[in-house]
Amino acid sequence: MNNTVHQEKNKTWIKIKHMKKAFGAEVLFEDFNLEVYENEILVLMGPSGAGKSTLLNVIGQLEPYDGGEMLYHPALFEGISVPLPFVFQEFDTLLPWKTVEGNIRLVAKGLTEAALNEVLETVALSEHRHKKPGALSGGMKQRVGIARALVCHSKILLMDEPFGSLDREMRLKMQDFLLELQRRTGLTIILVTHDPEEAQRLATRIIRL
Ligand SMILES: Nc1ncnc2c1ncn2[C@@H]1O[C@H](COP(=O)(O)OP(=O)(O)OP(=O)(O)O)[C@@H](O)[C@H]1O
Repeated sequence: MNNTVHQEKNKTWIKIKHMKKAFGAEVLFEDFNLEVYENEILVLMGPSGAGKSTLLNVIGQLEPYDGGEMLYHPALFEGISVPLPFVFQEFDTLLPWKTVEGNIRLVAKGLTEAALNEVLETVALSEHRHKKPGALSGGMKQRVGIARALVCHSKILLMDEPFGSLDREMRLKMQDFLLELQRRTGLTIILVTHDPEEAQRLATRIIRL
């Protein structure tokens, strides 16, 4: 019932049907089905080794799968340079010799000054725009990562234990930031966490693996 309502309002960005994924003899997914909707925070939970990161990597096309199919809504790729960007726990994909601004510009050639200012404002990094990654906190680095996803006009953000290495205060701040960002942008977020409290605070839907 809920599902029907959801689908009428929002697009289905991804449909995973009868997916199989194995590493050698270790079968992680057999006949796995999942739909990912526009405008939701989908949280993946489950014990260590259940396959949460693997599922995220399959969705983000970092990992192949072995059977079934995965269908992407065509609009997911329209006018977009990076359709399925990742934010990891240790966000170390920033170039250390470039500033916050430089790291954001890297992924969006021709970004206007106005668009840059807007995204810096959105991720609360306006004051830190000239700092290099070495001078940023973990939460700030992750916000640069999120800014990069936003300037690429990505509709989905994939987050693997993004706040796991942050202290509790910063973690709560980043959760609030993410909730507010999601409400404002309608971005779909797929997030892996071990933390039930985090799942409860953030999730539109929780999938247990
Ligand atoms: N590249 C790989 N080659 C072989 N086995 C792998 C590979 N990646 C993951 N696995 C195995 O697949 C299983 C699931 O791993 P995955 O990292 O997806 O689990 P997880 O639920 O994210 O675990 P955790 O909560 O500990 O991060 C594990 O048994 C792991 O050893």
